[in-house]
Amino acid sequence: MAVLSSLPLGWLACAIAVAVILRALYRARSTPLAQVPSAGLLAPVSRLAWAFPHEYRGTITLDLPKLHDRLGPLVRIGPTEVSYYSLDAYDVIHKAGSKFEKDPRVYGGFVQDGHPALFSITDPTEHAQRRRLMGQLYNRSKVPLLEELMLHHIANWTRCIARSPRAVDLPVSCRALEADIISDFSFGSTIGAIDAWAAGRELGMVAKNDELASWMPVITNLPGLWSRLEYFQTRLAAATAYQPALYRGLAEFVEWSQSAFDIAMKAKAEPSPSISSVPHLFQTLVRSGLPFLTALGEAKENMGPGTDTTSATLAHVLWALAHNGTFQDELFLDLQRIGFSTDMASLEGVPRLKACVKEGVRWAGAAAAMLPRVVPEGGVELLGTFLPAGTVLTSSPIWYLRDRTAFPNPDEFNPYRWLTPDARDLRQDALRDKYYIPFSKGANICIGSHFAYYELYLSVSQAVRQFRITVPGDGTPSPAPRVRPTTGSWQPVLLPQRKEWVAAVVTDDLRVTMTPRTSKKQH
Ligand code: HEM
Repeated sequence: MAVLSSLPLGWLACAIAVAVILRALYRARSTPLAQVPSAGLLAPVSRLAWAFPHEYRGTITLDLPKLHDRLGPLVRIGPTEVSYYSLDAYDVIHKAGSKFEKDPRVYGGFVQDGHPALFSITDPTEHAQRRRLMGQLYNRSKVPLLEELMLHHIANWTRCIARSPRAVDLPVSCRALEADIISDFSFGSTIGAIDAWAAGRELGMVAKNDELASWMPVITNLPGLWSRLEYFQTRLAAATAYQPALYRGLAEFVEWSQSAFDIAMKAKAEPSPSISSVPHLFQTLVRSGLPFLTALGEAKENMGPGTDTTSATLAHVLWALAHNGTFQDELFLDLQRIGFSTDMASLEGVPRLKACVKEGVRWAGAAAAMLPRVVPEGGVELLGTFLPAGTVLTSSPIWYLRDRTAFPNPDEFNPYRWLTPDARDLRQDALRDKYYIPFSKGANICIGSHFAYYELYLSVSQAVRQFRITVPGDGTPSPAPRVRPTTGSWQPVLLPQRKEWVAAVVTDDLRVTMTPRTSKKQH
């Protein structure tokens, strides 16, 4: 002790720092994971050194595929974390009944008010029970009942577009549409995002979603720092009435969901009521015996995965169509042939529409998250490497959607991947279908997939029915498509620039002109 106290403070700090580094280096090398190639020199030492900065910048899922190309199917990205790119490994980890549980460090960051919902529940038994309960609304046989609800909001959206003289900013307008559909479905009360967007503003609670997504790495990696920031901003708001936009957006959402909750609780007349006769998610879960606050958490948590994914996909599909007027007109005629039906089975039966939607889901790769799973007791032998219990394994489903063998020129939107050359039928392709896993697999496969497909069939078909969509200005699209047409008249369109957090966020300008078709053409 006497020796320690005689050392200058600076030396003591250095000695502690060296000891910490040596210990981290020793731990990094004395584990079976040492044989897995590292993403960077410091990746095995701390996840803050490699994974966190990439996550924070929204590039981790963009950078890792390049590293996998170079280093193989397993890449170490943290002291106990390994990224994998292998469909065989994905099948093992995500198969039904898998013992690889969700990583609570990451999924815990999504829990609303201490009430884990389907997405954030990590215990498999509790998850299976909740999933059964929710199936009554999301199953394929139930989703067609949402036709009235979805059409109501799509009609409001197309009406607002038709009235507006401005070019349509696709990501923003599509997000407004999806936010209204999902809020109505979740709470039985509409968030009012389309009306706000039509009035020239974006609701903070919707707009700030991307910003919150970019903060998720901080929330999950540095929860202490995040709660201090929250505490600081609460004090700041109390002292100065100033609230940063992000917190204002989040507070608006909490306030709105609380009022939707109150309305549901008291069963009073609603200010902007659901037009649907189908019970909404919150009500259904409460009627099925779920406590009010748990049901509220479920409805709130549904807003994220439900809104961002489908809205980004819709924006991408309309952007690709905007560069392909002839294809749009052909699709219009297909839809006219089925009397512009809004029935789910009829829409699924239109090959051009189905191809556009499936290609849009693939191309947009909207759910970019890495879906971390924990290696169970006893460890596991994966791709010839032993991985000890507790190792976190991550892989993003969107990587498989860009596999160059299954999807040649993966960055191009090309509906003919799914169509016969005459576009009269869908084309069979086993390899393509094997790699098409946008909704993941197994017990946690997206429960909203049928919901998303129906919403996309309806919104794309209604948009094409009512508008001719073009790129504004001199018609030069940005980014410029390749000159080489693929099949028929189709002009390939390149994937817009993006960042990838939990969801993909487009950074290019996707503005289009949506000109109402003449009534003569429609009938
Ligand atoms: C194109 C649209 C969509 C894509 C690409 C997508 C993708 C995904 C993926 C990959 C997962 C797995 C997450 C994991 O394992 O952690 C997932 C889960 C989930 N999604 Fe979606 N999703 C979409 C639309 C929707 C919609 C519209 C809803 C709600 C209406 C929704 C609600 C959920 C929920 C609640 C889960 C958690 C499921 C569970 O853990 O059992 N998603 N989604």
